[in-house]
Order: sequence, then structure tokens, then C-alpha cells
Amino acid sequence: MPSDRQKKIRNFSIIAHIDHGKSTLADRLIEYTGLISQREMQNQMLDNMDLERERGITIKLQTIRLVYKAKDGEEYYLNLIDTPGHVDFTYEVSRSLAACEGAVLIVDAAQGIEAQTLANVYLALEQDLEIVPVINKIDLPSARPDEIKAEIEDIIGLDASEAPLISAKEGLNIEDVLESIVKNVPSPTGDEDAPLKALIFDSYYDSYKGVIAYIRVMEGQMRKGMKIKMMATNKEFEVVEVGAFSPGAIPMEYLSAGDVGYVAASVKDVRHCRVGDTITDASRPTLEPLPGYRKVNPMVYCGIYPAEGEKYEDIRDALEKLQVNDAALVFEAETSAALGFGFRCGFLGLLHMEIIQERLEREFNLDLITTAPSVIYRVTKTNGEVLMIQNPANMPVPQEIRIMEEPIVKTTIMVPNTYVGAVMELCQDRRGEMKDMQYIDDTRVNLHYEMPLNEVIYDFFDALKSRTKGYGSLDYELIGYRQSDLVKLDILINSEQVDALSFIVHESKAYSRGKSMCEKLKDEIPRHQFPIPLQAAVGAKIISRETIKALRKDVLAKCYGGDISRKKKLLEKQKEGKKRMRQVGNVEVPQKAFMSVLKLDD
Ligand SMILES: Nc1nc2c(ncn2[C@@H]2O[C@H](COP(=O)(O)OP(=O)(O)OP(=O)(O)O)[C@@H](O)[C@H]2O)c(=O)[nH]1
Repeated sequence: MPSDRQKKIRNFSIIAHIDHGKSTLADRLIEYTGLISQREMQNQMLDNMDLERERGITIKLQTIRLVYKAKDGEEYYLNLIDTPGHVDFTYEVSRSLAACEGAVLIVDAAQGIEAQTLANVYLALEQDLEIVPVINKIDLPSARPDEIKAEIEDIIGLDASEAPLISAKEGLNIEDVLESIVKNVPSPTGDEDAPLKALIFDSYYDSYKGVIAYIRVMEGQMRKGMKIKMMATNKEFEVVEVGAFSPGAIPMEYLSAGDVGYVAASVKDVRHCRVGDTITDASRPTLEPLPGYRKVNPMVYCGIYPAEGEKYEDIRDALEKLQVNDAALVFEAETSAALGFGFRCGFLGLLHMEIIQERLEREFNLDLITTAPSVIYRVTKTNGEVLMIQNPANMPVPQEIRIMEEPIVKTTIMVPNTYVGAVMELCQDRRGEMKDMQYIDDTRVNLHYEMPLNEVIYDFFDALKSRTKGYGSLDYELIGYRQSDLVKLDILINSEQVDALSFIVHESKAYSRGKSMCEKLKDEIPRHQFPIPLQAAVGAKIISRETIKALRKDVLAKCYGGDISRKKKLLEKQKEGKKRMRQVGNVEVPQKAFMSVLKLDD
């Protein structure tokens, strides 16, 4: 039973398909409960990373405490824990849900239920959360609230008869959402006098205070000054500060069972404060830690190298910091003949990879070169040895390979039926095998395909969106490995093989991929004083070739007779340019050539 104090608390997340209005609703809730005025409010408080704002998606979770005076006259503390909405981040959604008792499910009144709506609902049900449906965007002329209500009832099996009909954008009926949370989300329970048991569900690194952990206290109390122990690492720390975000950090004396907030304990080494770990009282420890999260395994790997060699340690430092609150990010040192010292990093998917790259570049000011993304292949050698290959450079020579297998995912694709043909064509092109097709209603279809992961990770999601005018939605999960005709494609520049550009592809695509990489390199590498052959090869066989013609590049030619300072400037510029080059044999390859040939979409 909840205590009187706990009766006033509601811990909830908002779940939705991407773009259905989660951040907009969060903003309206913040505004309505009067935390900040509209003018003060930077658009979309909760998505506070620059990158998120630019891409318009939520990546890292944030939490915020709202104080709401309900119609019953009581004041409630509503702890809103944000969740990301993209298919790559299912894992983080389940993390934040573990800190809640309920979830507000937003469904777009025009779009209806989509693949990620369902995926998120399943995650919430797995955690036994109470789901509170809300229908958003009723201001749109194409809104069909009654049909969407029926859809929620038919497809998810939730009673939606009393679901608030809102427009988050226009601030319509926001109070109904708050009332529905107070009424339907259960209060937290948990013995406030028991030994401390708190779940770390997120964290970040603050250069003054060290690691700041976002916690949900399950039992007992977390007090300023007390000695705490991290149960996974057995490390002990003294609590310097506890509090809640509202929206800025508000220090408090203690957090008690049922509360959501933060703790700072001068943890300088990020590895001592892992997301998913349980914090307990060092002098009166609890016996059992809380169940951690479902372990996630990275599915996509790539090499990350400093553009300037000496920045290697900086990258390690930055990756370690990002890893504190991103358990899905893994990395280890590796070396490349073309790129020098760097790291092989593992990610959940391509978006996750891009986001980490951008964060390294922007937040840590690093200049990077990344190699082609790869999934993990399973190779059985003729001598019986089994290898898991995540770096194409480590692939054995063809004569030593008995079986090559690749990861296969089960995809769920939801589309309006007018686009079924286009989507089927796309899936076939990506070596998909159709398993099942269900009509959800008269207008929408659910397609199930089994597809090689390496066909899904690159640009499948973008291709799906463009073929369905944005209406198609996607979810996928790994189902296992399957034998496949895969080959390693090598790129040779002036007869030198460039390890950073090697690729594993399906045999049927080797030719077209090799050809397009050679063509792109031809555009990117400047002419030298000698001709440069560019070749794509599978084993010893050359499958495509381009040549960059020889040219003498004389930058001073343009300024005959001219002023000396201008000449100097040009020479300086050329020197600058040289720094951004990589030496492959006697050819200088611009850094950006590595990036652009790896972009497959165009
Ligand atoms: N017409 C209309 N548009 C809305 C409404 N709510 C949100 N939008 C718009 O829908 C788009 C997506 O809204 P967001 O709040 O960013 O969506 P989200 O679900 O948070 O997306 P992620 O953070 O990427 O998961 C934005 O362009 C909003 O302006 C609404 O009630 N009516």
C-alpha cells in the first residue's frame, strides 16, 4: 500500500511513435503546471541536446518534476521521465519505463497506431505499467479521433473511451491529460524504512560534480551525507547532493521510496556508476539488487579514427564519458594501416552510430574518420574454427572459409495499402523474404519480412519513408543467423589495398557496390602528377576500375605577377589542405573521401 506521501506521487513516461507529439505534449505539461512561462520556454524543454533539436528526435532521457493541483483539490508531484522514440532506442525506452508506474500513450489522430506505437506498448506491458491513452493532433483537418479510439481498442485492447482528445500544439485539453494521469497511474509503493534500494536509470557527466545519476528510489531513503554503495562494482561514495529537476536541479535533504530524482556523489570515474545498477546504503545494504535491464548487444560496428593522430586519447576519454549513460555503446582499440590508431565501436543501429559520431564531433570537438558500418558475420573455417567477424579486415581468405552466415532480423512494416506494392519491391530488392501479411483495417497492412540485418541498417528506413511518403513505419528484432553468399570487397588505390574501405557484401551486390565506390573516389581524390588507378576487387579478381588522370596542380598559376601576400595565402591554404589528407602509398586521399564513399544512399 502506498503511504500518504506516496499517494501524492505519480511516476510516468510518455510513449509514442516518432513524431506523434511526445515532446510537444511534454512541453505543454510543463507549461500548464506553471514551471516556466511560455516565453521563457525554449521550444521543447525536454529535448535539450542541440542535436536532438536539429534532428527533431529524442535520444537521451530527461526527467522533470511537475507540481499539479488537481480537480480534487490536492497537490500532486508528477515525475515525467522522457523516452526516445526511434527504433534504434528500444533499450533506452525500457530503461526509463523501469522507473515508472504508468505510461501516457500518445496516438496521432490522423496517423493512428504505427509499428513503434505497438513496440512501445509491449515494452510498457512487460513492465506492468498502467497505460493511459491520449489522442493528439485533433486540430488537424484529417484527424479521425473516433476511428483512432476504435483502433486502440481493437489492436491494443485498451479501453480508449475516455482517452483525452488533445492538441498538444495548440494547448487544447491538456488538463484532461493531467487528470487522467492522477486518476489512472498508480502511486508508487515501497517501504520507506527498509534499506536503500535505488535504480540508476540514466546519468551524465558534469565536469564539476562528477557523475550525476538519475535515480528511482524503490525502497528506503537516499540522504545527503550518507555513504552509498554501487552494487555492481562494490564501490562506496558519500552523497554530496540529492534532488529533483524542476526543470533545473533543486537540491533536497533526501529522496524517499517512490521518488525520482538525481544524486551526485563525487564519482569521477564513470565506470563506477553504471546505468542499470542498484545503489544501496553502505552501512545497511540491501540483500538483492534490483533486476538490471535486458542486456543489449550492439548490432552495428564501425571503426572511429582521429583525423589527427594525436587526438587518439581524447577519443578514448570521450567514448568513456558517453558510455556512462549509454550501455549499448561498446568500443575497443584497433589499428588500421590507412588510418593509424583508433577504435572499433559497436552500436544499436545506424542512427545510434550517427548520433555518437556527431556527439563526439560537437560536444568533444573531435575531428573523426569513420569506416564503413558492418554487422557481425559468423564464419566457420575449413579447420572447424568459428569466428565472429565485425571488422571486414579480419575476414579469413576465401580458401579458409567453409560457411559464411549473416544476422537475420524479423521486420514489422506497417503501411497504408496503397503502398504495399512499392514496399514489397523494396524488401525484395533488400533480399527480404515475406512471411506474412495482415490487414489491420480497410486501409492498412502489416507486412512481416525476414531480412538480412546488413540490408536493413544502411538506408532501409529512409528508403521506406520515401517510398511511402512518410507513412510507412518499421520495427525489427534479431532472430538468428543464416548461411549466405557473402564476399569481401576490397578497394585498391594505386594498387594499394585500403583496409578502411573494405566491405562485406552479398555476392549479387558486389559489382554495383564496387563500381559506385570507385566512381565516388574518383570524384573525391584530387589529381596527382601521375595517373591513379582505382579498383574494386573480390579476392584476386578485379571487378571494377576507374582512373584519375594525371595533372600538375599549380596553385600559383592563377596569380601571375600578382601580389606576394596573396601567393603566401594560397600556399598556406594548400598546406592546411594537406593536413586533411591521408597517405595511401604515394597517393594523398582527402579525409572526406573516406566518409563520402561510405554513404550508400545516393
Ligand atoms: N497539428 C499538430 N501538430 C502537432 C501536434 N503536436 C505535435 N505536433 C507536431 O508534430 C511534430 C512532432 O512533434 P514532436 O513533439 O517533436 O514529436 P515526438 O513524438 O516528440 O518526436 P520524437 O521526439 O522524435 O519521438 C512537430 O512538428 C509538432 O509541431 C498537434 O497537436 N497538432
